[in-house]
Amino acid sequence: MEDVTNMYISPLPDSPYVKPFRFNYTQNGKAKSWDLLEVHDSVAIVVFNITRKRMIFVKQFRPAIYYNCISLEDRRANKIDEKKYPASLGIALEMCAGIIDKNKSIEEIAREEVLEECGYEVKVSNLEKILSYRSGVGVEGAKQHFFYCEVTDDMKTAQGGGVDDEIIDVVEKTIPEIEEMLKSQETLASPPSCLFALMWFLHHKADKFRQ
Ligand SMILES: O=c1ccn([C@@H]2O[C@H](COP(=O)(O)OP(=O)(O)O[C@H]3O[C@H](CO)[C@@H](O)[C@H](O)[C@H]3O)[C@@H](O)[C@H]2O)c(=O)[nH]1
Repeated sequence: MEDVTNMYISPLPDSPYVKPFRFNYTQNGKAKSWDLLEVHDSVAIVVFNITRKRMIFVKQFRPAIYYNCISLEDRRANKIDEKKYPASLGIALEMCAGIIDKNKSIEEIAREEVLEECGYEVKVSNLEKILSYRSGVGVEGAKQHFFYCEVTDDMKTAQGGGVDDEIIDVVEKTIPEIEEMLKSQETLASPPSCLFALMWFLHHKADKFRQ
């Protein structure tokens, strides 16, 4: 996963993932604008293994995190100095998640992501819809639907790790390990949605799994 080389930055061609544009409007009689990104809505699933009482996370290289670890000056270089900035800086710990880019229900997309990324075969009826919220409100404001799903070892029918050219590690953490993580004084390489999901889990579900 950390074998990431030949990193450089280039102008954005027409992208299936992000569309940058300027949104113009008048507020209280004053003309304004805001520069935005159109992105897909998404699903995120908190997967908890009740056999071993462990939270299931996915770990993957996130270019956006990596890029933001590079100083403004070094970003302008033709090629990124991989000795100064090892790929490990960009490895994120997240909930299972995926973009909604298929004509399927959000539950079905969530079910598929749990299998593809984490290797657990769940039914749509195993998914508990928690709530939906807006992510990246400064530039995108896309919707993310958040689900909770309990799994058992018996439901692990595949290795997980993603599809196509995705490189994803499945990582497990105990409840005390999650609590420790949330006390960290370091900058966590996790999105706020993941941290919210962990707080939600600790508040609403964790007690019945504590020994
Ligand atoms: O510029 C891009 C963008 C995406 N991809 C591909 O598209 C896939 C999208 O993966 P998917 O698992 O569907 O979504 P994630 O990238 O994991 O992102 C989800 O998980 C994040 C939180 O963990 C959220 O912030 C996002 O909104 C949500 O879509 C990636 O794996 C890539 O293969 C690219 O190749 N290039």
